Amino acid sequence: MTVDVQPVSELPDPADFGFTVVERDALPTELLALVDQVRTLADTVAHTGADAAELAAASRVVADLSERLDVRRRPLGTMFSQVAPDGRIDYGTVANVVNGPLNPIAPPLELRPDGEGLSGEVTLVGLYEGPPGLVHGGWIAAMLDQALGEVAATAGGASLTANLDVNYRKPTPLNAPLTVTSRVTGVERRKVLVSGEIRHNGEITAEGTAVMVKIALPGS
Ligand SMILES: CCCCCCCC/C=C\CCCCCCCC(=O)SCCNC(=O)CCNC(=O)[C@H](O)C(C)(C)COP(=O)(O)OP(=O)(O)OC[C@H]1O[C@@H](n2cnc3c(N)ncnc32)[C@H](O)[C@@H]1OP(=O)(O)O
Repeated sequence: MTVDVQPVSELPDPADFGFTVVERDALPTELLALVDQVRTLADTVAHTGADAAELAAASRVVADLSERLDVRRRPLGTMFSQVAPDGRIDYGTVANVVNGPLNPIAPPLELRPDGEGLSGEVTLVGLYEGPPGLVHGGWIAAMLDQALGEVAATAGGASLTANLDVNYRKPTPLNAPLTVTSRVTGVERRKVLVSGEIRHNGEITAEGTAVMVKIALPGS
């Protein structure tokens, strides 16, 4: 069931609550390209069969790079803002582990309004392996948590997951396109009730429901 929830007209600007906020369009293209390269590197390292000398040389190069790049760190909680398709300003954290544009570990799962709620496509490479050839159940839960949390934000502003209930219906394959959907099913006082699914080839592999609880922001 989907309820007709009026989206909040504007989310509060995290900058008003002391967070660092950068415009998504202002993120350097060189940094976004580096994030992509590191994501590819992580998958390559997890599966490489290179010989010992090659591995030792690569390890030195990577250690050197980590040292060179460890300057002017952005504070934890740095957020990005972007204009959503409906004209509202959306926020997210740049290092969110599921969709953060600057997190090389993020698959990334990008969700957009689909009329009912949110939906997005994602393919998980072998970095997210649990059982052989299959997506780790914790990552399935993480993707659902993200999709449910983001859609709750459209109804209630800032909220945290109080309860997440996941049913794993079929194995979720790696290296295969997945569709993630979520919607708001109810709002009761501070609780935003949400549900969502992950599908492969149109079939549900996992589904979840959650209770998201709206939180008071510091100073609000
Ligand atoms: C700065 C500005 C930013 C603005 C913009 C934001 C944009 C956002 C954009 C994008 C979204 C990002 C998406 C992220 C997605 C990932 C989400 C996560 O991973 S969240 C991390 C994991 N979750 C936690 O760490 C919570 C830890 N728990 C708590 O902090 C508390 O327990 C909390 C806040 C959830 C509730 O505590 P209480 O003290 O405030 O509230 P009480 O009074 O206990 O409950 C309020 C209502 O909720 C129900 N409730 C509480 N816990 C429940 C539970 N476990 N199950 C069911 N209902 C529960 C209660 O029964 C009550 O309901 P009744 O109104 O009385 O009907």
